[in-house]
Amino acid sequence: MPEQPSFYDALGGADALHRLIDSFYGQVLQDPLLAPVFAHFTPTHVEHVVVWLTEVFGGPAEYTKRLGGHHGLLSHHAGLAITEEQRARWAELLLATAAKELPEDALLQQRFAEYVEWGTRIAKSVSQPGAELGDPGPTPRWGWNGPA
Ligand code: HEM
Repeated sequence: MPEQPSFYDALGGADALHRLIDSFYGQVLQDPLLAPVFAHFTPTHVEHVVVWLTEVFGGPAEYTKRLGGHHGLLSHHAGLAITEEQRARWAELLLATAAKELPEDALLQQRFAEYVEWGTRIAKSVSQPGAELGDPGPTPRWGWNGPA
Protein backbone atom coordinates (compact mmCIF):
# COMPACT_ATOMS: atom_id res chain seq x y z
CA MET A 1 0.00 0.00 0.00
CA PRO A 2 1.41 3.46 -0.83
CA GLU A 3 2.48 5.48 2.20
CA GLN A 4 0.11 8.25 3.27
CA PRO A 5 1.63 11.73 2.75
CA SER A 6 2.43 13.71 5.88
CA PHE A 7 -0.34 15.99 7.08
CA TYR A 8 1.80 19.01 6.18
CA ASP A 9 2.41 17.79 2.62
CA ALA A 10 -1.23 16.81 2.20
CA LEU A 11 -2.44 20.28 3.11
CA GLY A 12 -0.08 21.78 0.55
CA GLY A 13 2.83 23.01 2.69
CA ALA A 14 3.76 26.62 3.37
CA ASP A 15 2.38 27.88 0.03
CA ALA A 16 -1.10 26.63 0.81
CA LEU A 17 -0.94 28.00 4.36
CA HIS A 18 0.16 31.35 2.99
CA ARG A 19 -2.78 31.52 0.57
CA LEU A 20 -5.15 30.47 3.35
CA ILE A 21 -3.94 32.98 5.93
CA ASP A 22 -3.63 35.85 3.47
CA SER A 23 -7.21 35.36 2.30
CA PHE A 24 -8.41 34.86 5.90
CA TYR A 25 -7.00 38.14 7.26
CA GLY A 26 -8.36 39.97 4.21
CA GLN A 27 -11.78 39.00 5.58
CA VAL A 28 -10.92 39.52 9.26
CA LEU A 29 -9.98 43.13 8.56
CA GLN A 30 -13.41 43.69 6.88
CA ASP A 31 -15.39 42.04 9.65
CA PRO A 32 -17.20 44.49 11.96
CA LEU A 33 -16.71 42.28 15.03
CA LEU A 34 -13.03 41.46 14.41
CA ALA A 35 -11.58 44.52 12.66
CA PRO A 36 -11.35 46.57 15.90
CA VAL A 37 -9.41 43.71 17.59
CA PHE A 38 -6.86 43.87 14.76
CA ALA A 39 -6.52 47.66 14.71
CA HIS A 40 -2.73 47.33 15.03
CA PHE A 41 -2.38 44.69 12.30
CA THR A 42 1.13 44.64 10.82
CA PRO A 43 2.37 43.17 7.51
CA THR A 44 4.39 40.57 9.42
CA HIS A 45 1.23 39.18 11.05
CA VAL A 46 0.29 36.93 8.12
CA GLU A 47 3.87 35.71 7.82
CA HIS A 48 4.13 34.85 11.51
CA VAL A 49 0.82 33.00 11.63
CA VAL A 50 1.99 30.97 8.61
CA VAL A 51 5.29 30.16 10.36
CA TRP A 52 3.35 29.05 13.45
CA LEU A 53 0.90 26.83 11.56
CA THR A 54 3.73 25.37 9.48
CA GLU A 55 5.40 24.14 12.66
CA VAL A 56 2.16 22.91 14.26
CA PHE A 57 1.25 20.85 11.19
CA GLY A 58 4.65 19.19 10.91
CA GLY A 59 6.76 21.55 8.78
CA PRO A 60 10.02 23.23 9.84
CA ALA A 61 10.15 24.37 13.48
CA GLU A 62 10.91 27.98 12.63
CA TYR A 63 8.51 29.57 15.12
CA THR A 64 10.38 27.89 17.95
CA LYS A 65 13.75 28.82 16.44
CA ARG A 66 13.08 32.47 15.60
CA LEU A 67 9.83 33.72 17.09
CA GLY A 68 9.68 32.65 20.72
CA GLY A 69 7.95 29.26 20.50
CA HIS A 70 4.74 28.44 22.34
CA HIS A 71 5.27 31.01 25.08
CA GLY A 72 5.96 33.71 22.47
CA LEU A 73 2.76 32.84 20.58
CA LEU A 74 0.62 32.95 23.70
CA SER A 75 2.13 36.22 24.89
CA HIS A 76 0.92 37.95 21.69
CA HIS A 77 -2.63 37.39 22.95
CA ALA A 78 -2.07 38.59 26.52
CA GLY A 79 -4.41 41.40 27.53
CA LEU A 80 -6.56 41.27 24.36
CA ALA A 81 -9.64 40.14 26.37
CA ILE A 82 -11.03 38.17 23.40
CA THR A 83 -14.78 37.53 23.81
CA GLU A 84 -16.46 34.21 22.95
CA GLU A 85 -18.26 35.96 20.10
CA GLN A 86 -14.95 37.18 18.64
CA ARG A 87 -13.28 33.79 19.09
CA ALA A 88 -16.16 32.00 17.40
CA ARG A 89 -16.24 34.44 14.46
CA TRP A 90 -12.44 34.13 14.01
CA ALA A 91 -12.74 30.33 13.94
CA GLU A 92 -15.80 30.36 11.68
CA LEU A 93 -14.09 32.63 9.11
CA LEU A 94 -10.90 30.56 9.14
CA LEU A 95 -12.80 27.31 8.62
CA ALA A 96 -14.86 28.81 5.79
CA THR A 97 -11.61 29.95 4.15
CA ALA A 98 -10.00 26.53 4.70
CA ALA A 99 -12.96 24.90 2.94
CA LYS A 100 -12.04 26.95 -0.14
CA GLU A 101 -8.24 27.05 0.06
CA LEU A 102 -7.21 23.67 1.51
CA PRO A 103 -7.76 20.25 -0.12
CA GLU A 104 -11.29 18.84 0.10
CA ASP A 105 -10.10 15.74 2.02
CA ALA A 106 -12.68 15.29 4.81
CA LEU A 107 -10.24 14.05 7.47
CA LEU A 108 -7.78 16.85 6.70
CA GLN A 109 -10.54 19.47 7.02
CA GLN A 110 -11.76 17.86 10.24
CA ARG A 111 -8.31 17.78 11.88
CA PHE A 112 -7.69 21.36 10.82
CA ALA A 113 -11.04 22.40 12.34
CA GLU A 114 -10.23 20.58 15.59
CA TYR A 115 -6.92 22.39 15.86
CA VAL A 116 -8.60 25.76 15.24
CA GLU A 117 -11.23 25.05 17.89
CA TRP A 118 -8.56 24.03 20.41
CA GLY A 119 -6.14 26.84 19.56
CA THR A 120 -8.72 29.63 19.62
CA ARG A 121 -9.94 28.53 23.06
CA ILE A 122 -6.41 28.79 24.39
CA ALA A 123 -5.88 32.19 22.72
CA LYS A 124 -9.10 33.42 24.30
CA SER A 125 -8.20 32.01 27.71
CA VAL A 126 -4.70 33.56 27.86
CA SER A 127 -6.09 36.88 26.60
CA GLN A 128 -8.25 37.44 29.69
CA PRO A 129 -7.12 40.09 32.18
CA GLY A 130 -4.76 38.64 34.78
CA ALA A 131 -4.33 35.28 32.97
CA GLU A 132 -0.99 33.57 33.71
CA LEU A 133 0.91 32.09 30.77
CA GLY A 134 3.10 29.89 32.96
CA ASP A 135 5.25 27.44 31.02
CA PRO A 136 3.05 26.21 28.15
CA GLY A 137 5.63 23.63 27.02
CA PRO A 138 6.81 23.08 23.44
CA THR A 139 4.92 24.16 20.33
CA PRO A 140 2.03 21.75 19.87
CA ARG A 141 1.96 19.41 16.86
CA TRP A 142 -1.18 18.32 15.07
CA GLY A 143 -1.67 15.78 12.31
CA TRP A 144 -3.72 12.91 10.88
CA ASN A 145 -4.40 11.60 14.39
CA GLY A 146 -5.11 14.99 15.95
CA PRO A 147 -2.75 16.27 18.65
CA ALA A 148 0.64 14.51 18.51
C1 HEM B 1 -5.40 28.96 16.58
C2 HEM B 1 -5.59 30.20 17.03
C3 HEM B 1 -4.63 31.35 16.84
C4 HEM B 1 -3.36 31.37 16.32
C5 HEM B 1 -2.52 30.21 15.80
C6 HEM B 1 -2.91 32.76 16.37
C7 HEM B 1 -1.66 33.19 15.94
C8 HEM B 1 -1.14 34.45 16.16
C9 HEM B 1 0.22 34.87 15.89
C10 HEM B 1 1.32 33.98 15.31
C11 HEM B 1 0.34 36.16 16.28
C12 HEM B 1 1.62 37.02 16.20
C13 HEM B 1 1.59 37.86 14.95
C14 HEM B 1 2.85 38.71 14.78
O1 HEM B 1 3.93 38.28 15.21
O2 HEM B 1 2.73 39.79 14.18
C15 HEM B 1 -0.95 36.58 16.75
C16 HEM B 1 -1.24 37.85 17.19
C17 HEM B 1 -2.52 38.29 17.42
N1 HEM B 1 -3.67 37.52 17.50
FE1 HEM B 1 -3.77 35.55 17.22
N2 HEM B 1 -3.90 33.54 16.87
C18 HEM B 1 -4.97 32.73 17.18
C19 HEM B 1 -6.21 33.13 17.69
C20 HEM B 1 -6.59 34.44 17.81
C21 HEM B 1 -7.94 34.90 18.08
C22 HEM B 1 -9.15 33.96 18.29
C23 HEM B 1 -7.90 36.27 18.09
C24 HEM B 1 -9.02 37.25 18.32
C25 HEM B 1 -10.28 37.06 17.97
C26 HEM B 1 -6.52 36.67 17.87
C27 HEM B 1 -6.06 37.97 17.85
C28 HEM B 1 -4.75 38.34 17.70
C29 HEM B 1 -4.28 39.74 17.75
C30 HEM B 1 -5.15 40.98 17.95
C31 HEM B 1 -2.88 39.71 17.58
C32 HEM B 1 -1.92 40.89 17.54
C33 HEM B 1 -1.49 41.23 18.94
C34 HEM B 1 -0.38 42.26 18.90
O3 HEM B 1 -0.67 43.42 18.65
O4 HEM B 1 0.78 41.83 19.06
N3 HEM B 1 -5.75 35.54 17.69
N4 HEM B 1 -1.82 35.53 16.67
